[in-house]
Amino acid sequence: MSTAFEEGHANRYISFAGIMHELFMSITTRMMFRRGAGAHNQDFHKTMIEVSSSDFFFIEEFFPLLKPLDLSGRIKKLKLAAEKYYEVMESIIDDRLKEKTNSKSYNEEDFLDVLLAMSDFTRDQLKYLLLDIIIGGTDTSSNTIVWAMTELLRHPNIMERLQSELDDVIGKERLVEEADLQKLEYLQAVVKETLRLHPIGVLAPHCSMEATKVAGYDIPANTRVTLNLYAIGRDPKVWENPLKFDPSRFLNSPIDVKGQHYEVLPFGSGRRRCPGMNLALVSVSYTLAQLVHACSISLPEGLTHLDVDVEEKFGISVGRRNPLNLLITRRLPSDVYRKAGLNVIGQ
Ligand code: HEM
Repeated sequence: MSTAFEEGHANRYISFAGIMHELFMSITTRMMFRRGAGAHNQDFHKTMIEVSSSDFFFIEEFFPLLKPLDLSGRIKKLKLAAEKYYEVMESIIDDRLKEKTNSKSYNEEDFLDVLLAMSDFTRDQLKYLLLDIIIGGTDTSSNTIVWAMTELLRHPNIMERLQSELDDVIGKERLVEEADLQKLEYLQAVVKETLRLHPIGVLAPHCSMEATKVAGYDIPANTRVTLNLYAIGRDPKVWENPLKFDPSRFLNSPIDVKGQHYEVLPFGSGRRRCPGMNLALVSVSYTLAQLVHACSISLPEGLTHLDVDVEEKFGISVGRRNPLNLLITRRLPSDVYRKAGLNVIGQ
């Protein structure tokens, strides 16, 4: 928030997707390695952007004979990014092992400590597991916030209703706290509606372990079965006016996004459902609440809500195709931020 305010104070627009990506990369790597990616941060960040922005679907996946030809050159690109990731990760693991032999101790364990204590993981397994969580936890959450903000900017009446809820429940004398989230019904509805209309993992590929029947179709064992989560949330047989962003459809509705209601499955369902779902729901709702409550957010001069587009860029997760540059300034009295330990410049 401090960075955004600094830029806003200087009347500079920030790339909203960029700042959200950095925030969630930092949250995820702090959970994994305690101090973010530490000294490796620059390299790490660049490498992760390369890995996570790589294309997800390769024609070669469906025609394996084409693999050695790598017609698009994308396999080579992905392999290079993966090699760089493994190199950076090797040095992070080495540093941690050195710290351990030097008996440097910290009060709190991070995910890497826990994994290293489970001696049955190989180095490669450690690297794959950490990669899975960094990719799973970063762009998914940051892109969800970017889509929520996109829809709020496109619908000033919805933004206003959310802001009023936040002002009524929190007031203007303090920032939102995690404990407030359960009282913010409309905020929860905005997050659910964002996940319905913009599920970040569009397709969830699975494999049948045994022969089964689904909706009258025979599915042999070992068949690739891909769920189209995007189409499920926009099904006109289930959702009235499915393309309309309307959070109120989730108010007083028993339908939730946690995998029990097949009308909307942004995190998948069952045993392979997203393991980060609860963390994601809290961190996305909390970040969005802070942004809408504590920040004044404006589009570049001359643009109105009608100019905000929803063009998508498909990758491992689906983000905006076009940049969303915003001017972010303080919305609350400056001592509110100071009390919360935020560095704010200007009055
Ligand atoms: C709004 C944010 C998020 C969304 C929409 C999302 C969505 C999904 C989806 C659709 C899947 C595939 C489920 C399936 O195959 O049926 C998945 C898997 C996964 N997610 Fe998330 N996710 C989010 C945040 C997170 C976070 C914060 C983490 C971890 C910190 C995470 C870690 C993972 C992992 C490790 C998998 C793979 C699980 C497996 O292969 O069994 N995700 N996520």
